[in-house]
Amino acid sequence: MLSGLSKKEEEMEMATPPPQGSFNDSHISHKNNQNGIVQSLLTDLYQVTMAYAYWKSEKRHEIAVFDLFFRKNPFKGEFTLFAGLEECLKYLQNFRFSESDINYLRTILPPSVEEEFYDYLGSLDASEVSLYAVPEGTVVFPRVPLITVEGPLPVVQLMETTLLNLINYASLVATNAARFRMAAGNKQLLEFGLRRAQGPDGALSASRYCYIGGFDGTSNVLAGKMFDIPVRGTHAHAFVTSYVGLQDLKNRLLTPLDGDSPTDFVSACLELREEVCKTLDVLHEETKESELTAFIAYATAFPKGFLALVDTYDVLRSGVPNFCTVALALHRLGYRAIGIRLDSGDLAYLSKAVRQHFRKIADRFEVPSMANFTIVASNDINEDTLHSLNQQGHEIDSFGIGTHLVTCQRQPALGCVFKDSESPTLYWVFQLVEVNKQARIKLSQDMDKVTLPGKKNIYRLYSHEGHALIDLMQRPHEQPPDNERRVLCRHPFEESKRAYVSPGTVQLLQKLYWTKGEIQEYLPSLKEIRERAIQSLATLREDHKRALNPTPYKVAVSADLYQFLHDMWLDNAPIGELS
Ligand SMILES: Nc1ncnc2c1ncn2[C@@H]1O[C@H](COP(=O)(O)OP(=O)(O)OP(=O)(O)O)[C@@H](O)[C@H]1O
Ligand SMILES: O=P(O)(O)OC[C@H]1O[C@H](OP(=O)(O)OP(=O)(O)O)[C@H](O)[C@@H]1O
Ligand SMILES: O=C(O)c1cccnc1
Ligand SMILES: [Mg+2]
Repeated sequence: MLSGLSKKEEEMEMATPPPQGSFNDSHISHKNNQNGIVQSLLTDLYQVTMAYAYWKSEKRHEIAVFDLFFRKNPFKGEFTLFAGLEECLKYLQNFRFSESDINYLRTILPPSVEEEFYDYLGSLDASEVSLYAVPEGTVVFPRVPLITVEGPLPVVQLMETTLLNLINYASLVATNAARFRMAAGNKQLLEFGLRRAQGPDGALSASRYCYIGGFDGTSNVLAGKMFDIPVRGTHAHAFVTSYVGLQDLKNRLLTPLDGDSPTDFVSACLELREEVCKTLDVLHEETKESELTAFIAYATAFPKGFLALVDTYDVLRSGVPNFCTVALALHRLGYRAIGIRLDSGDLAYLSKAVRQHFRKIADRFEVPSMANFTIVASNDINEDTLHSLNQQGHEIDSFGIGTHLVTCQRQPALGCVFKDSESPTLYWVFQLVEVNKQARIKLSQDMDKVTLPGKKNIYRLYSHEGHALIDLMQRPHEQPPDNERRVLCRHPFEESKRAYVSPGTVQLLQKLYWTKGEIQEYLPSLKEIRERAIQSLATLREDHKRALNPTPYKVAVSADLYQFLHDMWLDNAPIGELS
């Protein structure tokens, strides 16, 4: 009866088969631990209709190359953290249309769709697909292909939406978290977003990718269990307001840390209260006894982890004196309280005033460590608040951040695109690869939206000091850059913008992660990805990372790719006629 259902109801629940097409159906119990809603039908209808049209026009053996990239860094910044790759690989592992998926598609596609197409869909998997990617947790920049997928045109097309979905929010929220991390310096950052996130899946993704971006823990218990993220928490206002007075305390006893016989903890607190209030220049009548009661209740439940939310009534005249009273009583039993949380008011001013109170208590009661109690702050904190608090000066040790972090309120979506950069047929590949190496280009009035045609090798060139200088894209046949010679790097579209770069070191950015139906690379743990993100961000110069008007990082093409791109552009752009 743990579920709260009666025995009969439980039996009925167990006996009821999942509705047809529910995401619980057989093949979707993913073996690789992937979120069950990530599956082949998690796509836009037009991918399926295009797949049919490709199939009808016998393009199913054409080998297409798609690049996944974004055009502009989010949050008015000049960098992005790449995240979500592991989920893309799991998606490829699971890519398959089940019988019930196909039955459902039959109900939504027109009757004219030929039966053989459904047989074809049923035969698909990702075994003919290869996926190249930048490692998860790498700092990345606009226009650089983060993922390149090569495979049969209809199959890769069917993957577009899902891959974008898996990368988009993951990279956005990881970048947001990294920005909060930079603004917070070395203070502890806790993600408190579960209640504010876009649904349960958004919340879990937020916890996971904020950890990659540099948060230290989450309040989300399921995220802790699923992703091995440290879980942390305090208590809520409801806990404080639920107590009316000392009579609520049914258990007044607390066993000292050394295991001695239990003592009357409530009396110990009441004995200390007067002196605490005097030290802090507060009348004990000003402190709320109901709040003291709540703190005692929490401290007796968690004598080694006592942290109190102090802003329910009055931070300085009630919350902090009550906290200090209980902390001192704990101290006498050998325990060390943790600290307090502020959740309203002027967080800079209050944190400083609270620290003063702590110092007075530490002096008066001769417990120096009490000056260093942890001060946690929360309440609608965003990146700008953190910068402003730094400017004002504050005494906060730890920030709990929800809404602005997980909803990415400052910019709720990252405009990733997934463009066909080369789509020779397999047949055509034989011809073109061996003859012309033809590629595809998408033109646009907006120069920035012109795609970079063909397969590309992407290199990051570092200075001799180890700073990332520029990302350089080359055509596959070109000699890779090395530290023996300077290399010409060109802006892809602006002719006059070019520079010679003599790199200290060169890194090939993309690796082959998936081919022949198998993952090809070791997949790091979340902690290792987080570590990579820290290291990758550290290679970026400060001026690229500053909050206000950061310097854009350069993304360039080789002279060869520049020429190729512009020749193709001219070949493909229609010549207008003036009359
Ligand atoms: N010193 C500060 N500098 C800049 N922003 C701050 C500072 N202190 C708090 N803030 C921010 O100012 C906002 C204050 O929120 P609000 O005006 O709702 O006040 P509140 O203290 O939450 O009020 P209430 O008691 O009604 O909940 C929050 O977004 C908070 O993060
Ligand atoms: O402000 P956020 O960055 O979203 O952080 C999470 C918020 O959620 C909690 O309380 P909630 O706001 O639900 O209630 P309360 O503030 O009224 O206690 C917490 O106290 C924070 O205020
Ligand atoms: O543990 C906390 O203090 C917490 C958790 C979630 C939301 N707000 C606060
Ligand atoms: Mg709040």
